[in-house]
Amino acid sequence: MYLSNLKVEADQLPKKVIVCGDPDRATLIAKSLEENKLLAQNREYYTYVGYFNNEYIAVVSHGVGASGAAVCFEQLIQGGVEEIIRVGTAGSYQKEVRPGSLVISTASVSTDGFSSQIVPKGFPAVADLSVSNKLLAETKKVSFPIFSGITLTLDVFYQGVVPFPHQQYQEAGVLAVEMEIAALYSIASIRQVKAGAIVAIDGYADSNLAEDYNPHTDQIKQAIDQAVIIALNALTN
Ligand SMILES: O=P(O)(O)O[C@H]1O[C@H](CO)[C@@H](O)[C@H]1O
Ligand SMILES: O=c1cc[nH]c(=O)[nH]1
Repeated sequence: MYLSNLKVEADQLPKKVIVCGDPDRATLIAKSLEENKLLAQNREYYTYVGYFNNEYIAVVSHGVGASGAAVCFEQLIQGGVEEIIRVGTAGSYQKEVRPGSLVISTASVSTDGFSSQIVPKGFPAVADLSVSNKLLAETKKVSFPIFSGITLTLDVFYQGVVPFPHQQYQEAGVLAVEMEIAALYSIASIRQVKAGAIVAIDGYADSNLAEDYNPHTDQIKQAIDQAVIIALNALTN
């Protein structure tokens, strides 16, 4: 089967995949794989394969936003992928979840338009328990500020004339906001595959805590590197 959005033949895909928004991050993650190679690229979707812990896996970029990312997730699943871990970045809603720390998303609030068009209102976007547990187990092996809990998936990065819903989700205890996890979890649930996510916090998203957005610092890079190690080991152990 030819996966035309990814430009990949399904039989070249492994069962387990790391996904991330940024194609450059996919390139970086792929450098940790033995015998890594770029299988294909189309639009924002870069597909690398290689071995980690002697297991054949893929690293695929999905771009920014739930709808575009969903095309990638659906194609991976059509290609036989059974487990997906997203390694992303997110903005913090909680003071103690500082820039440079990590969040394992056990569930995500689906405010994105995409999720509302594939599952009924109220359908929960939850991570697979076994994947979250594997991610949590890996965090025990490192000394790094790591939190786990609910994230929020939003379509908007820069506010329009409608105010951001940040404050109510902050009060509700949501840890961080990003743009694709709810789509991943909803698709994984209805297609019956496993999914989880770990995100590096690249700043405060809440307007009361907001700083200048700059995800390109050494501190954020270190957090992403740590998230990558945790995710690769969780996927292959
Ligand atoms: O760093 P990635 O994985 O792209 O994730 C986050 O960063 C992008 C916004 O800058 C959105 O895709 C958001 O979900
Ligand atoms: O969606 C995102 C991703 C990173 N940081 C944010 O504030 N929002």
